[in-house]
Amino acid sequence: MVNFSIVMKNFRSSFVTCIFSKSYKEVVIARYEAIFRQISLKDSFVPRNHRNIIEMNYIIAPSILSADFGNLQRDIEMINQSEADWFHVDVMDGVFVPNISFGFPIMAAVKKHAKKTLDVHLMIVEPDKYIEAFAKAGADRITVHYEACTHLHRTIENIKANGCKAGVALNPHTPVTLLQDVIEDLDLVLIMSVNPGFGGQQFIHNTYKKIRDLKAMIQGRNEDLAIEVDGGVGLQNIATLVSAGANAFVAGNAIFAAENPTDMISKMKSITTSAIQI
Ligand SMILES: O=C(CO)[C@@H](O)[C@H](O)COP(=O)(O)O
Repeated sequence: MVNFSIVMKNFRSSFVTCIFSKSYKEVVIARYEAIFRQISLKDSFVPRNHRNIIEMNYIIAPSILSADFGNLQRDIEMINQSEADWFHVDVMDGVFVPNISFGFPIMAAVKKHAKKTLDVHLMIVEPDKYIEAFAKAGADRITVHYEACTHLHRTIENIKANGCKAGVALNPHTPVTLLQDVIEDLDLVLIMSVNPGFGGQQFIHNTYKKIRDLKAMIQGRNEDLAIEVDGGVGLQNIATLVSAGANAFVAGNAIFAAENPTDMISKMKSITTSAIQI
């Protein structure tokens, strides 16, 4: 049976998304794909495990790199009160990436006030040297870059031994196939959809293919893996990213440059929960 309230909800959501989106064509296509998928998912022939996907929780992780550091506590409280799920904390060393962000004093300030998961993204060389310190500073999840780790398996074990969930990030030029031999060991793969180093950059379209490749790779091997996308994520592409298979979304500029950041987080959350992936 077709559920018309779901169809209308999706139609309204598509319309709202279009208003706020520049590349609305991409969003409209994804939204209508989602509508038709949702109708068939409600049909009785759909296996139970597929229906469960509807209830999947998608993660919104505001990147505090884009916060106002002069009002950091205020921005942290905004995230605490919002529908966001994680704090995304970008640590840059000026060597692995051409920018320096912040280190332990800011981590400590975030930890002091944040009431949600701290998702720490290390854009640094030799991350092993600092994993224990970031875990002690309050990181719940630590993601290192594939390109920065000579002994990636050892680094993943190190993160877990320090009581954190382990993630690996891939730069835009790094194929997901390089994770074949560690994929079962990971809690998260972060697909960079911009070259790391700065907020507010243009989303790279090849990301969709990488997400689909990763989604195919984890079938039957590690289906609980979080597939996180980072860079240029916003209302204009989040539904398409869900359709491709992503389930965690980092957003800096889209949230902190919005007139109402709390409202922007709600919009992103509501698009993810109504755009279905299969
Ligand atoms: O890691 C990075 C940048 O290197 C990101 O987390 C950015 O902070 C995301 O910012 P927007 O592209 O969403 O503005």
